[in-house]
Amino acid sequence: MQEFQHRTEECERAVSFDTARVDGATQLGAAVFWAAVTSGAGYRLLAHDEQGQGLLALLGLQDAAQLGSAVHEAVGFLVWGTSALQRNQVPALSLRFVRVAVKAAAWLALTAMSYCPVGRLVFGRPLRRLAITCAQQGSAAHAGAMARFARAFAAMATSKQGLLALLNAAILPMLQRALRGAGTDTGLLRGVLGTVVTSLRVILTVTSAVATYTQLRPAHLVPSNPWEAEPAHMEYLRKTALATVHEHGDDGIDENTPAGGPIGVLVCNLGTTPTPRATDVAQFLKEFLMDPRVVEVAPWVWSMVLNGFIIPIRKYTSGQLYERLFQNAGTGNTSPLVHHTSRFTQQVQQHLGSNYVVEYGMRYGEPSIGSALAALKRRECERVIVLPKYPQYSGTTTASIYDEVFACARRYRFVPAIRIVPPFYSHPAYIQAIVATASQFLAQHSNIERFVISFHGIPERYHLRGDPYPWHCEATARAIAAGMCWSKDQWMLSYQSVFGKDPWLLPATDATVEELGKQGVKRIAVLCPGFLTDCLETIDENGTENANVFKENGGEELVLVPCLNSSPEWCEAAAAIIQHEARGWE
Ligand SMILES: C=CC1=C(C)c2cc3[nH]c(cc4nc(cc5[nH]c(cc1n2)c(C)c5CCC(=O)O)C(CCC(=O)O)=C4C)c(C)c3C=C
Ligand SMILES: [Fe+2]
Repeated sequence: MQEFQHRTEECERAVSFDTARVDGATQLGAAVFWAAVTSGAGYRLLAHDEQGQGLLALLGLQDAAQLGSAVHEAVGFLVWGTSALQRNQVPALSLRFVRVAVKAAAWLALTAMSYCPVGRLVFGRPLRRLAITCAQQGSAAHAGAMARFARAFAAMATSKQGLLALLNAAILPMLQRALRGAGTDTGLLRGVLGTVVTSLRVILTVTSAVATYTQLRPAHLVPSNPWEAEPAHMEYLRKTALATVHEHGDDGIDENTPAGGPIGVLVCNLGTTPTPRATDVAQFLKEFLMDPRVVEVAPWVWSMVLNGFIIPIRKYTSGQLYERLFQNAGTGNTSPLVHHTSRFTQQVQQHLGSNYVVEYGMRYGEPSIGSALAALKRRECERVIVLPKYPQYSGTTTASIYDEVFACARRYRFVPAIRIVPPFYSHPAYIQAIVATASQFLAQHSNIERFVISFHGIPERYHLRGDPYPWHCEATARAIAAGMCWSKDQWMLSYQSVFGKDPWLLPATDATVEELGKQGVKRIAVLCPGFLTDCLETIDENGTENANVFKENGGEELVLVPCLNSSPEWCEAAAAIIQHEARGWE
């Protein structure tokens, strides 16, 4: 009997150790983490700027949905803190008062804001209404802060995590207390149950953190607040809306689409690093490679691999390549990608005339797609045509542009009508522009024996899961070869820029030029019709690296055909493609 009593006491000690340490430590860790990322100034610093690029975005978290967890964890931390203080003999009465008050408020809030529809009614809607009122009446900064706060609350009120938080914060601790208070004759059972309950609390805390971390990805971040006021355009909007009534009498019926400012054209390109500095390269690569459209690996695993291994090395290796590119591209020590995109935009604007406003935005880096859309909104464009600068569709590029455009559109109450130029991989205007510019260029280079048409690659499994990219590339390559009158054995298609360990589309460009060199071919030309603007992957990878591979294997010269860039042929063709898309709007 004594032996049993002894074992029971030991068991109790173990359980209370578990409960105090494990529970306390998880609560503290989680509370510090959540409180840091969601509270006040820390929130603004870490959460997101206009482009959703703060630390939260990098970690893959969304602002509002985490507030529920934050409150729960912060309350848990307070409760844990007060009990820790209590152990250090701080006057018991005041502590008890603090604990009871904090708990009562927290339980009330959590209960009301969890699944319970009454909670949603009581808290969600009035708060949303309050935010709208504030947004209408208060200053812009005040309105923004209030709206963000209310949005967070509204999200919390409808969050599934509320229920789990309630279970973790209220019911399980109650069970723990009840178990601790039970009689000694049930010691063993109590020990087992206590351990189960404690483990459940630890699991709930950890899984809630992991779930919020993995479910929400940076691309799905809601940028800025959706209640932002746009009063500057009100008078203009009223006039244009009523114009049809003035023109057609009181019924206001107009069979044509009413005019809505100039037509906006949003030219979207991939983006690049602003300078070859390692910090800038790292930031660009992080934003690019954390896009779930580009790398399809669970973000929490991928962010560890990317930040732990890839970026620390690649920011220097790619930095050196960018250094060489910026110096050699002949674009005034800046990125050729930005230089040519900007010139292309100006030229297309000139072709389209004053009924259009043309702006460009980068999917990653600056100027962003969000800033370009904002510029079109400021010019009162109620209709916008999006031109992704990718002739061949790929989920990794084209769809990522779609994601970003619509994510940015969420900022506005009055979202313009949006049309998207479909993939134009075999559009006659695009093919003819390539054939014309390539013919002019190749006329200066005689005795070319083979033509390599090189596209950026993608992992093979993306294609096997439905990405049509290689079919589009093949169609483009065939159309160009036909336009250039190349015979079947004169040209070949290949894919470049392999990244990572997965198998990518084949044949690879570097292996192709190596093989051509070994076969005794002396002069080849490389065309990159998938890249509309010259960049690292064309000028450096083909013009320098693959040229060296070719020469090292017996070749004499690799001639790199420049991309369409801002050539007159291409700007005219692009303007025609855009105008075709604007049918019925002009
Ligand atoms: C998984 C990785 C990548 C996929 C998928 C991918 C697809 C893809 N990319 C382009 C166009 C460009 N990519 C550029 C650079 C670049 N691409 C990747 C990785 C993937 N691309 C990396 C890591 C880089 C950075 C450069 C480096 O460190 O090697 C660029 C050039 C940008 C520049 O700064 O000059 C372009 C353009 C397409 C069209 C595409 C899928 C069809
Ligand atoms: Fe790429």
